[in-house]
Amino acid sequence: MEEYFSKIIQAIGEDVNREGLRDTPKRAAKAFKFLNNGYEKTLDEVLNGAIFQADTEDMVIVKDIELYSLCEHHLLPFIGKCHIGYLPQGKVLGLSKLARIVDMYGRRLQIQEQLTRQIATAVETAIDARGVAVVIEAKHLCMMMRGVEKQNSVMTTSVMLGIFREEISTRSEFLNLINRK
Ligand SMILES: Nc1nc2c(ncn2[C@@H]2O[C@H](COP(=O)(O)OP(=O)(O)OP(=O)(O)O)[C@@H](O)[C@H]2O)c(=O)[nH]1
Ligand SMILES: [Zn+2]
Repeated sequence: MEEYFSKIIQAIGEDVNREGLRDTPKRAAKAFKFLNNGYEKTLDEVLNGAIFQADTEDMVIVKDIELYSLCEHHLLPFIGKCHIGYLPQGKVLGLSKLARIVDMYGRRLQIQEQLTRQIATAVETAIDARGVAVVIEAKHLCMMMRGVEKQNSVMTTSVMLGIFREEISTRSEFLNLINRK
């Protein structure tokens, strides 16, 4: 990957041998690998067994989980927040694991719609939840730094599974609690 970054830097007309750029291909490769390290993980590894029996069927919400991903069209970042809610039936997830699921799928080449669905499906599968709701609000640098150059548009995607899809009142409770109507 280092070699390829070196070629890209040359292709934009830069001198890869100048002092400031000498280690850049190596650094860029390391950074790019980190930003895509979600491919090296599986759901089981990420959850690490942190699934707990709990005698509850009430809604669990974790909101404002920071999200960083790369759009698969331009390899530019999209950045935002992810809100997750679920209705358990006897099993709950370790709190940090929701954020780890977001990172695992976020650190891959993505479109926001697919990322939202993958997170929802992972939570549903992990704890056999009665329902899962995921909302992502993000700004896409490919729309800000280039292309249409719109600085203030936010893309919102949502995936509602199970009871969140079937019952308007459950969906509304979730949307109210994350402050979106
Ligand atoms: N639906 C969706 N579209 C995305 C996402 N990230 C980037 N895009 C869009 O992917 C599209 C790619 O369009 P193309 O016309 O093939 O590429 P382009 O010429 O670079 O497009 P512009 O961005 O309009 O300049 C653009 O409309 C992007 O805004 C995403 O997460 N979801
Ligand atoms: Zn893009």
